[in-house]
Amino acid sequence: MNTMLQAPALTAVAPLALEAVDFVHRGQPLLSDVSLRLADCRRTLVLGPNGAGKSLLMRLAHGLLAPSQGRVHWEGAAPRQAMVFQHPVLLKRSALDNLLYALAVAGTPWRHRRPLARAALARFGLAALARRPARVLSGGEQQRLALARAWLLEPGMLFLDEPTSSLDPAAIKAVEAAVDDFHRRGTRILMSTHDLHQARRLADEVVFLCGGRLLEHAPAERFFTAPDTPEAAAFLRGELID
Ligand SMILES: Nc1ncnc2c1ncn2[C@@H]1O[C@H](COP(=O)(O)OP(=O)(O)OP(=O)(O)O)[C@@H](O)[C@H]1O
Repeated sequence: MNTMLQAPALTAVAPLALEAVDFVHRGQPLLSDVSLRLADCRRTLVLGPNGAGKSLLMRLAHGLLAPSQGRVHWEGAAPRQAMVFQHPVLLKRSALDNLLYALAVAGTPWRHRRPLARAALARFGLAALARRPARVLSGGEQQRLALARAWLLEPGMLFLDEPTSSLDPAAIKAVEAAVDDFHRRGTRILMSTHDLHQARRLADEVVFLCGGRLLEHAPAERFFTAPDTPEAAAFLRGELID
């Protein structure tokens, strides 16, 4: 029996550490001296005003960008990772074929691919859309397809960069349910959002960035009730900060 069909709990995922990370572009510091350790199977929500560096932090943590200074490393074996973006990057093929392709790239034996892809489509409420071209799916359906693709990879760590910012409430609910499913399966989550209500619903802990600096990394309850910095307090009050 292929274990992926049963969605087993993942084994413990090594901590991910960012140590004194700077990211400079054309002489301009965009992230400065960011140190962060992500451990256990927590849901970490990344918050901060526009341009704070949330997407950059996620891309550096996922390895899509290299730091200008400092280092990003796994304290142990690097797990499988997946990233879900605000606008899903999907192939010009059917929903089913997008998943089959991802499984092929992941090296899944061909005889397992179709049942796994079908099961993932069903899990994310897309069974009836299997043959539809992925790029004509609605925004919410595309995001569910991106999540189904990530689900198939059984990532130890999942990065989600503002995955719900252009979705309606029903689609947001589906994405949040999927995040819960990943979490229950043992996937560590790092997710950025602009939606404070969403952060309150999902976060075990919060990373707060402002002006390219990491100002807080705190348990969610403490961050939302008694933030340490005036910037975070102002952000939570809905004030405009740079
Ligand atoms: N590839 C890049 N090249 C140059 N500058 C970049 C690049 N990516 C991001 N920036 C700049 O870095 C800063 C942080 O960008 P980032 O996208 O990480 O912010 P953010 O917190 O995710 O913002 P938002 O909430 O608006 O999505 C911004 O000033 C942005 O213009």
